[in-house]
Amino acid sequence: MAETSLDGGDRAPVVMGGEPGSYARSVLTERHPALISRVRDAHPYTPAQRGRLDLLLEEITSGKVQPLRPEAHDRAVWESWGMDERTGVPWTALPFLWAESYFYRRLLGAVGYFAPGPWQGVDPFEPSKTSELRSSDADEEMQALDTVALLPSEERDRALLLSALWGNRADLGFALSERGGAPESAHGAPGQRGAPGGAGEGLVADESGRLWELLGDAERVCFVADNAARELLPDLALIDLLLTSRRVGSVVLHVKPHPYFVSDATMADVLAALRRLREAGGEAAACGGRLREAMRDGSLAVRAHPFSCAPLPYSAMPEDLEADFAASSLTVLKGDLNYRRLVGDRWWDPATPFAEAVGGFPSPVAALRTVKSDTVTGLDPVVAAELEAGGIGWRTSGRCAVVQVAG
Ligand SMILES: O=P(O)(O)OC[C@@]1(O)O[C@H](CO)[C@@H](O)[C@@H]1O
Repeated sequence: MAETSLDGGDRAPVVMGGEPGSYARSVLTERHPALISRVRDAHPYTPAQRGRLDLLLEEITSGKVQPLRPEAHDRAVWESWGMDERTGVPWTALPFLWAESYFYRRLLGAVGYFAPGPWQGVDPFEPSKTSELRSSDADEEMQALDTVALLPSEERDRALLLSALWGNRADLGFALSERGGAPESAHGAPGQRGAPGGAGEGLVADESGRLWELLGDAERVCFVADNAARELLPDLALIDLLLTSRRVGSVVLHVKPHPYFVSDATMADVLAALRRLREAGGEAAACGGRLREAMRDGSLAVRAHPFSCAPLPYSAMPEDLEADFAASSLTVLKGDLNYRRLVGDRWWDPATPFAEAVGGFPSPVAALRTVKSDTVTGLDPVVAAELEAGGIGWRTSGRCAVVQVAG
């Protein structure tokens, strides 16, 4: 399939990986090589593993995209996701979304994540996730739950929603880029510690009123998580709120079936975050205890669908995942990558209505996202013009965020 940035009809062009000077190109040609170097030192990998990482580095910087090995357990899946049509070309000739996703699959292959043996299932990003989970910032954010619990309910709800939203800045892959800088303590509403709040920053689209309306009588909510550790902790606190005070009947938490995009959360990360909450004492421990019971009684279910690591937009989701979302009163999607997949990772005019860009989703859908890549939709035209007037940096700085709802 010769990939072009134009995709028939009147939909905006797909973000490609090779635009000179583009964010996408910098991710493929700078962030990913830097990540390979970091992963190389993450664990005491063997010379064979380090050799495979070196070969991957050479391939992504100067070679052509190689297919998965014939014996790869998921080769057929990747063929169904377009692998054969996308090998044999430079990595920068691919759609940005496809190239990134395939890169992370190849990175896991290089360290033997899927191969039977001692390294099977060893997360190459675990050291950085664990360090973040054990950070003093995480301590402070969990202690803050004691204060939040004493707020009037409306203030409490908003504080937990914004903490989950800004928790999305704690993204280790993003931290690799000089644009993003190290993940600050970015939780909480603007004006709180670390949350951006300058001109052209902060919440640039806020449909949280509609979100609370939909949550008000939600029987079942699908919550599609993004990053582990300091994003997952406030996500879990928000889920606890939905199950207790907001009386949502059940929550299905979608995580990744394997490590992905450096920080993306897996089941192991959910368990680590629950342990961390329960060890923290105070309201955090009570929250962790309630969530543990919710998992035991089934009101909180955790799922890990293969499509969650697919290089494709949600419009291509398989029927079983579609049915899962369709059975929900609302689907909440966290983070930048989920947003990009929801709107097709296209060069939309930022003033394009969010629902138009989404095109259709099996349930009402809400996106909680800090803006870390070029795809943006649903902004007020005046806001969009003001942001654009300041240059393109706002699209990838992570200092703007949106809460948007379709359906
Ligand atoms: O989904 P997340 O964790 O919020 O962000 C994913 C991300 O870090 O990865 C991509 C670049 O590598 C961008 O889409 C974005 O910056």
